[in-house]
Amino acid sequence: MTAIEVRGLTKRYGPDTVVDDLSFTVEPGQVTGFLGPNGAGKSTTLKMITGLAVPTRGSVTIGGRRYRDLEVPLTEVGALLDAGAVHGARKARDHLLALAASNRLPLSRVGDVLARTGLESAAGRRAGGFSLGMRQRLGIAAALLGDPRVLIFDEPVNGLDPEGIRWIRDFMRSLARDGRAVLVSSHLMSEMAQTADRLVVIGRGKLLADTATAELAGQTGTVLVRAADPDGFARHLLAAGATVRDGAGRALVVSGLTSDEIGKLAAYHGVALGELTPQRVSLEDAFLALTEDSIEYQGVAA
Ligand SMILES: Nc1ncnc2c1ncn2[C@@H]1O[C@H](COP(=O)(O)OP(=O)(O)OP(=O)(O)O)[C@@H](O)[C@H]1O
Repeated sequence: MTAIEVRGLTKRYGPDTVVDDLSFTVEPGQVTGFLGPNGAGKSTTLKMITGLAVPTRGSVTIGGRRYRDLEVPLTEVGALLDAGAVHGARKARDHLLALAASNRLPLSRVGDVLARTGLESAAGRRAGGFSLGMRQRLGIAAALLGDPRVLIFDEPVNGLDPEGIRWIRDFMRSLARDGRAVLVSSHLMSEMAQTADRLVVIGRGKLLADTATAELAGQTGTVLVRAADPDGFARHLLAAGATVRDGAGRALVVSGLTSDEIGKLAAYHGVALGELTPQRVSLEDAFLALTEDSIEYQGVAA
C-alpha cells in the first residue's frame, strides 16, 4: 500500500501561502528526497504530515489514514524533526524507556533500537553530553521504537561531520531495503544525490519536480557531436527536430535528441562522427535551474 499520500496540501500563515496545493506520493522501499531552498515550505509540509500543523486545505494520509486517526502513531510513522528535542539530563536508555512506556510499546524494543543505531555503549550516558551525531542517532532510535513502516527525517545531516553524514546516508538506505518508506528533507542536492531514489522538489511552497533521481540529471542533458561537415549534419539534426548550438572547435551542442537517436541519424545519412558524447548535467545544476526563480535572497555576482 502507498505509504504517504499528499493531496492538494496548502498552508497559509496570515497572508502568506507557505505550502501551495502540493501533491506527491511517497512509496515503500524507497528513499524519497524532499528538496527545496531555505524557506521553501519543507518543514511546514513535514509538520502537516506528522500531525503537528493543521492544513488550511488538502489532505495527507499515512497508509490510507489521516495522522489523527492512527491509534498508536509511533507504530505507523516515526519522525526526526528536531534532534535537539531530547531532555539533556536524561540517560539515552531512560529517554527511550520513557517514550516506550508512554506509548505502550514493549520495553524490549529499547534494546533493539539502541543496537540498530550503534548506541549500546552510550546508552547509560546523559544525552546532554552527546555530540550532534549521537543526538541524531538517539532521535533516530526514538523514531524506530514502534517499528514503523514510514519514517520522516527533517534535514538529518545538518551540521554533521563526514562520518556522521555517511552513517545517516547508509542508514536511510538500509531502512528502505527493509521495505519502509523513507522521506528525507534537505536544501542541498549534493546530500540527496547519493541517497534518494526519487526527488520531490519544491520552491515557494509549490511542486517543481517529482522524478526519479537518475531522470533529473538526464532531463536537461545535451549531446556533443563532431562531424567532418558540421553544417551539413546540423541541417539533418534540425530537420529531425533537434536544437543545435555551436560548441568549441566546430563541435555541435545538440538537445532534443538522445545520443542513440543522433548516432542512428548519422548512420542513415552516411555521416561519419568523430565524437558523440552525452553531456551529463550535474544534479546540482539541475536543482539550481529548477529552483532559481524561487530563491528568496539571491546573491549578486560581482
Ligand atoms: N508558525 C509560522 N508562522 C508564520 N510563518 C511561518 C511559520 N512556520 C513557517 N513559516 C514561514 O513559512 C515559510 C516556510 O518555512 P519552512 O520552515 O516550512 O521552510 P523550509 O523549506 O523548511 O526551510 P528551511 O530549509 O530554511 O528549514 C517561511 O517563510 C517561514 O518563515
